[in-house]
Amino acid sequence: MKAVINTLYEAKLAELKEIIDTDSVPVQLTIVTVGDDPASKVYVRNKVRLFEALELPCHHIILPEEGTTQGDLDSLAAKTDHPILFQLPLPNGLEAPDLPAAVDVDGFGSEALGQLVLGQNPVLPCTVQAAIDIIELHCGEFSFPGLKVAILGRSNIVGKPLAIELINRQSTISSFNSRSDLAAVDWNKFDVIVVATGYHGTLDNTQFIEGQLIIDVGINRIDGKLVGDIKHQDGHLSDAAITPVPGGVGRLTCLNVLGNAVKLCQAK
Ligand SMILES: Nc1nc2c(c(=O)[nH]1)N[C@@H](CN(C=O)c1ccc(C(=O)N[C@@H](CCC(=O)O)C(=O)O)cc1)CN2
Repeated sequence: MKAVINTLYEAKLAELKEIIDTDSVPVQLTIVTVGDDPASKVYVRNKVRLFEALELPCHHIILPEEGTTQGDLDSLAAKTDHPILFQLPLPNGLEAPDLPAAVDVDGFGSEALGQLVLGQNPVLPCTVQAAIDIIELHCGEFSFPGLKVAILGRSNIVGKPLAIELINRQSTISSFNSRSDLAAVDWNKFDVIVVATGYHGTLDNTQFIEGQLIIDVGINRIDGKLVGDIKHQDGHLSDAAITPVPGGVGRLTCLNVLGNAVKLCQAK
């Protein structure tokens, strides 16, 4: 599975470099963080480094948790005419501003989500794009119609938009959440299982079978180690293809921030 991710990453990066080099449109990004969530620091650093590596401007605005108001975030959003994102999670009481689609790199705002529901091909949320690309490369470009996909998790940033995108592609979706009886589910009937609950051990590798694609979206820190939502039982080698954590969906998510910024800057 690592090879699939590497192939995808390298091919996409090369494609983006080509667009950036040949297109005269300047690509830039602003990232806003509030407070000092340790995981967010790592994710934002990865995004900034990617832009720096390509000599593209990436402005990182760091606001203190104490004293930052919703009005501060809203006025930053209102002032920008180029791609911007508000790194999540934000401290309690603050929400990411509802960005216009033209500057919404994450695709989390109501305009971008409305376009997604209408199938108008907007930028997809970066993790959703990563899952779609992995399915496309692993199962084939024309595999989406009729593909049986289980999605665990109903977050606004992964579970819900992924379900909508897959419905647009005529896949057959089953959605599960914390109230679902996961123990009663026959997981073998799915072609693809996407686990995006944020809980390590939601499923484990003994529950999958040969031929299935398992996309682990989780990034959890347990005893200082980075693990996904899927528990890997010692001594059990699953024949299913399971995306690794780290070095899987998270790595592609980061690259898709660049991809979405390029798309938005091109469309200006
Ligand atoms: N505004 C947003 N906030 C958050 C999003 C998002 O898409 N937009 N998603 C997640 C975090 N995320 C994106 O920001 C993200 C997650 C993981 C990575 C990444 O590089 N992961 C590496 C390992 C990193 C590590 O060492 O910890 C990997 O999986 O290999 C980048 C971005 C929540 N917030």
